[in-house]
Amino acid sequence: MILYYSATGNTRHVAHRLAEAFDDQAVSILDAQSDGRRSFELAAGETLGIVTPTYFMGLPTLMSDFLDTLELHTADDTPYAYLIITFGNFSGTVRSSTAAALRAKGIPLAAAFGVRMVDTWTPVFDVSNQERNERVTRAADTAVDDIVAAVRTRATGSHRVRTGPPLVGSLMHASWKSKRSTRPFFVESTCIGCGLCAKTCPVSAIRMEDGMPTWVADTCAQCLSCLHRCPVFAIQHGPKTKGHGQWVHPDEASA
Ligand SMILES: Cc1cc2nc3c(=O)[nH]c(=O)nc-3n(C[C@H](O)[C@H](O)[C@H](O)COP(=O)(O)O)c2cc1C
Repeated sequence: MILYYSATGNTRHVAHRLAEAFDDQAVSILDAQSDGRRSFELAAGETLGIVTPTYFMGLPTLMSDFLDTLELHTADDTPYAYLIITFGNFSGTVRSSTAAALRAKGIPLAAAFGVRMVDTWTPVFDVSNQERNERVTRAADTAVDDIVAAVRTRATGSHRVRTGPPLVGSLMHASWKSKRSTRPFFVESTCIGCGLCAKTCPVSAIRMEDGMPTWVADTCAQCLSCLHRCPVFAIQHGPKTKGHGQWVHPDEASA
């Protein structure tokens, strides 16, 4: 079983590549959440894959909350459990936090793999260079081929996880909790009122009022799904995102 969280398709793409390679099922934790599903069973010999993006040098809150309340019933005493982290630069504390969450359920994390992908944190990073995006995405696919081969042989240890300086990761992630404000979001007059942003917000922080998105929560998951998926790029977050472009993994952009 593969459990994944993805806002803009990078991590979904990786989870589905693994599922295809092993004839496994990839379960979106957002779908599981909306179905009220918290309990999962692993049959004898079945592996557990956790596939997640990095948010501010740590686990996205949606994934850490999910792992905290996850109930796992396993036929084997110690199933093979692996983690795949997608990130733009450094994954910080994602491996250590996931290992701790699984350990609390009696499951040791056997292996962790990193995949560098297009960085969707566009208040800082620029995704407007399509050539670069394609290069990064091709390299990510090669990295996923290597991960498939490693999982097949039940590899252990950390591979291309790029944690960065440990203290920086811990401090950045701790400070992020107080920075999840929805205040920097705004809508441009080009908005067509389609409501896709409200429909796809994983924490229902957006409501359509008079045909325009309005942020109705003080904080959100900061996934930027609203910004990247807007068909007319009318949603912005602070002063820089307009110039930095939008990114949705080509698997979903062409769907
Ligand atoms: C709120 C937010 C914070 C992020 N923080 C980091 C980070 O600390 N380090 C990093 O390397 N990438 C970071 N990223 C980039 C994502 O981890 C990366 O683009 C990931 O592949 C996105 O996955 P998705 O398309 O499945 O949602 C961040 C992205 C977002 C939206």
